Amino acid sequence: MTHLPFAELHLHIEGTLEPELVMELARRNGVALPYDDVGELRAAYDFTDLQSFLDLYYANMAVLRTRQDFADMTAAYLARAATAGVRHAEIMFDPQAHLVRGVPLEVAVEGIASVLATSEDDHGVSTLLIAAFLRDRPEAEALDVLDGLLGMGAPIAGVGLDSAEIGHPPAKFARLFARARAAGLHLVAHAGEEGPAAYVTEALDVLGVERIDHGIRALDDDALVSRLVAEQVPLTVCPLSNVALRAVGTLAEHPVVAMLERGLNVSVHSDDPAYFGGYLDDNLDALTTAVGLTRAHRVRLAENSLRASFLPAGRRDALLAEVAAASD
Ligand code: HPA
Ligand SMILES: [Zn+2]
Repeated sequence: MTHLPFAELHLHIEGTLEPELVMELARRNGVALPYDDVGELRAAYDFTDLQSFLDLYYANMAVLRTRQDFADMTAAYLARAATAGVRHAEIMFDPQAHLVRGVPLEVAVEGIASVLATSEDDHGVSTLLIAAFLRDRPEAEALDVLDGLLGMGAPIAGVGLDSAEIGHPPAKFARLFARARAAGLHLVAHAGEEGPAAYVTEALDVLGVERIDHGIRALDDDALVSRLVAEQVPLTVCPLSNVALRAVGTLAEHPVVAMLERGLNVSVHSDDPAYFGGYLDDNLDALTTAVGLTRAHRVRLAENSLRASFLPAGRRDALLAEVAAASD
């Protein structure tokens, strides 16, 4: 069965660093890691919550030192994404996570962007880049980094908000998002992953985001669910991530199909595929077994992903037409 065309809208490029590449880059750059081999590193991928994942995610970034490292990571992701049916990817990166390690903005941005520039020709995957800001760090730092990105003419299409959620409500970043909006950037934010439904409301009303990353905790608030249905707010849901970080007990209990059937504008994405057990196709395949995801559900998810993307109308409609042709 040929893949339906999907847009991957919730993907942290640093979360695509497979253990083999972590070890290879560590060797190449002479970075000492507390693991002797890939097996030992893989054994550490046993998370209890978001923070336990973030600790390893940030620690492994120590191997990313040069433009080539960022380029190699990005190229490996795009090659894999193409095999999953991804035809468009809106890719987040965490500039602060590299700056705090002494890696200049230019190294991360140019390394990633150099590969994105040829992705449509190389893999048939169009791309956009989103700078995600770390909500557990001060807003003043984020403002400086945004200014740095704008000042260097970084090819970013939007800003996002990620990292440890609880205790760091969206409103903490009101000025950052206002500045990004004034610069003409798209706005997205993680909300309602571990944090409460109120953070989803705040991301919409205070930050003015166009999409919510995760948003599953919105289900705790019926009035919010009604609003999200009425306004068709896109929610980029990541099932394997939710189970790996214990936001949801098991995949069989994952609410994504129920969300679709309630009329929510959800799509399925992979978040940090190297850490959570798989890419977009792996998420869809796992849902097929665990919750009976049907071909009709897949078609809806593909359509929702394309409509929630920031693609220009021409390519978006061409990909939607491919979905329609494949589902006849
Ligand atoms: O799943 C995530 N949640 C929050 N922050 C993140 N940064 C990378 N992945 C994640
Ligand atoms: Zn995420």
